[in-house]
Amino acid sequence: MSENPASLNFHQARFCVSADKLHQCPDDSLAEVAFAGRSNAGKSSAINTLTQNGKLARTSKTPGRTQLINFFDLNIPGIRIVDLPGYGYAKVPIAMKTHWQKHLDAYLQHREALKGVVLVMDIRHPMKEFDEMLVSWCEKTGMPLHVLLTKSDKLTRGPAQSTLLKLTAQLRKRLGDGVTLQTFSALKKEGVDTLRARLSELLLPPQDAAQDDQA
Ligand SMILES: Nc1nc2c(ncn2[C@@H]2O[C@H](COP(=O)(O)OP(=O)(O)OP(=O)(O)O)[C@@H](O)[C@H]2O)c(=O)[nH]1
Ligand SMILES: [Mg+2]
Repeated sequence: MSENPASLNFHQARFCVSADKLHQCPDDSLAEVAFAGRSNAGKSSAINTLTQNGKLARTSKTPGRTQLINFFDLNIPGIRIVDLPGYGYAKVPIAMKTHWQKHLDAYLQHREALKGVVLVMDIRHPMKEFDEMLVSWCEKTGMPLHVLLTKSDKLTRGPAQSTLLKLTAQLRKRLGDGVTLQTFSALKKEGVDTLRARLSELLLPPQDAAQDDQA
């Protein structure tokens, strides 16, 4: 089968730049999707699993590992995925928290290339305060939102399946129809294809629209 030149190859992702402030971000041109969520939720691990590159985004058992906005180029120029600093890590000094929040807010509000947000939540502790804020912000602004319930491998005990069903039903109700939701495990590499498909939808222009334009 010949390769479609317009399809995304996540395993070709390369580090682009780390930014501390909005003006340090790369050109605000085509399309990017940002991975957001609380500290230690598993954002960087999800990016590494997605790209099949365990060393691409730095991960850590200690919350607060990612302290800058990290951009990764995909195989199509101008198309990127973005690893955001985790939110809500209690041990970070307040001045630093304020600094991050300010620049995160600026990024979310002003970045033209931002085409969607992946909200990463530890499946065992979903929808804390920051998650609520981000969901509300996406609702208010119409920003497409994909929810990744990660560390699903942690739900292994007997009632895990019913807990999961209850949880996803509750979340579905809160999130509304426009939001997509999936379970994921970086450890077991589960949910990767679903995530890739959703990212492709968000990052690539719709095929039909492209064909219409040519007609
Ligand atoms: N069991 C399991 N552990 C995971 C999974 N995803 C991440 N982890 C672990 O969770 C911890 C935090 O993962 P990170 O990917 O660094 O989390 P992060 O959201 O990027 O954290 P910050 O950069 O601090 O915001 C690490 O010890 C990972 O190995 C998963 O799917 N399953
Ligand atoms: Mg991280």
